[in-house]
Amino acid sequence: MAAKGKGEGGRRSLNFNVGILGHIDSGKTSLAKALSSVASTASFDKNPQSRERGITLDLGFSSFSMPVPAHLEGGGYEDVQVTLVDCPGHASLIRTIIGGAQIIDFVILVVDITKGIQTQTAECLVIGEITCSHLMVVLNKTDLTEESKRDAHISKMTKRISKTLESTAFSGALVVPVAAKPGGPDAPPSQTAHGIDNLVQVLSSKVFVPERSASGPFVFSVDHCFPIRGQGTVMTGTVLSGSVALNDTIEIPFLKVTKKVKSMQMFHKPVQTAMQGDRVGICVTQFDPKQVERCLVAAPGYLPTLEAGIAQVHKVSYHKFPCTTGAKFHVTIGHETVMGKATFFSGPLPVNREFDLEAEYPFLEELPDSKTKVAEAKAGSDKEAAEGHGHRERETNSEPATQESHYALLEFEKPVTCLPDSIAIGSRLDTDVHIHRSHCCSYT
Ligand SMILES: Nc1nc2c(ncn2[C@@H]2O[C@H](COP(=O)(O)OP(=O)(O)OP(=O)(O)O)[C@@H](O)[C@H]2O)c(=O)[nH]1
Repeated sequence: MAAKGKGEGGRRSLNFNVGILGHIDSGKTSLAKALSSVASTASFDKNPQSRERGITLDLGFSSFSMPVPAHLEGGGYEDVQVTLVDCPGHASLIRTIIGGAQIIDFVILVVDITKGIQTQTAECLVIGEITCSHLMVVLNKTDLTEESKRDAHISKMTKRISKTLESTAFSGALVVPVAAKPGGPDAPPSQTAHGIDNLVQVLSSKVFVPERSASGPFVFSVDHCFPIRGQGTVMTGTVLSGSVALNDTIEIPFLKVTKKVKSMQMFHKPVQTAMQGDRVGICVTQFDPKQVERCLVAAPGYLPTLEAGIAQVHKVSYHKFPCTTGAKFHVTIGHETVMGKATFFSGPLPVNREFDLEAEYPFLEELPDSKTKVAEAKAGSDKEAAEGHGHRERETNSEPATQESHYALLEFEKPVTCLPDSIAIGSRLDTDVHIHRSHCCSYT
């Protein structure tokens, strides 16, 4: 079923989530600003901690709408509502990127033309490969190149980036030049961005109808929570699966609290329902917003809290360290990162992803290198996976199901509430000093 939200005056909008990734200072926030007309509550580095550190610490959300492109005409859509997710660029904030990336239909990878591909650009490519099938590169800060040689410079850098992309799942991706904030921070507000109209046109030609469904249990990823005087507490976030309507009862599993949905808004407009892929603010009453930062909210009783889980794993090609059984990793699932001990083993892909508890699976001292680039795998307890609880079907870059796959039994240091079948990344965040190396190690 197509993704249809209610737009202005009851019109149906096609919601399309675009993640903006890239190295620190490449111009992600400036690009989001240049692209957006309507800013939502969480947008543009409003977080005071983020302003202090001068980097985007939190996911910023903003949006703009554009006409339905020719290739989607006749699909019953009045407009396309593009939600921009401005993802942070700092490597140790991989958790936040994953939290945002799980809801992203399309990735814009921002590259500073004066710097080219940088460490975190490469990391963002890895994360893009794990979480999304569609990507384009935006070559930013073109104003910093000498005008007489600009075209040649853009063409040279485009070739270089395209060459890098050849060895990834994004071979052939478009590279679009812009100057999101010509003149940089000191430029007068009257200075407008360059190349944005062209970028919107290119993006428009790439928009597709994401596979989404209102069926299945409701799961909502909360990124901000704040009080509104006289109304209650608002949780803003993105619907990961199912749908929600006014007066529905929802649960905040880690607090074991249930609440009724009092009202809802999408980009400042009241709505009665929201479904998978929608960004929405949900208002509940008698709930202290300080209790919640990032979390998952769901239909009562749906989300499991796991002390251990089995995950199909692949070693990310950039990772140089061995992944040995018994090693501890920072395991990032949704918005949470917990320490987990891995025990690796191999075996055929289980039928319906249900492990045969009577069967013996070969133990692995060390996880072998993945023969493929980056591919998708699923996590969750085997039981939940076997029950096939529906969640968003994503287009992936996954390798075809092989006879022999690798798995990890992950024992968590503290219980994690997570979506069955969610993507996880195992990393060694303590290797920050080796920032030139990718932190990604294996993911499930
Ligand atoms: N000259 C020039 N400067 C730019 C352009 N785009 C962004 N900048 C400047 O580059 C710096 C970083 O821009 P941001 O938009 O904050 O970059 P970011 O990638 O969101 O940064 P983080 O959130 O820290 O990862 C700022 O000083 C911007 O003013 C551009 O097109 N031209």
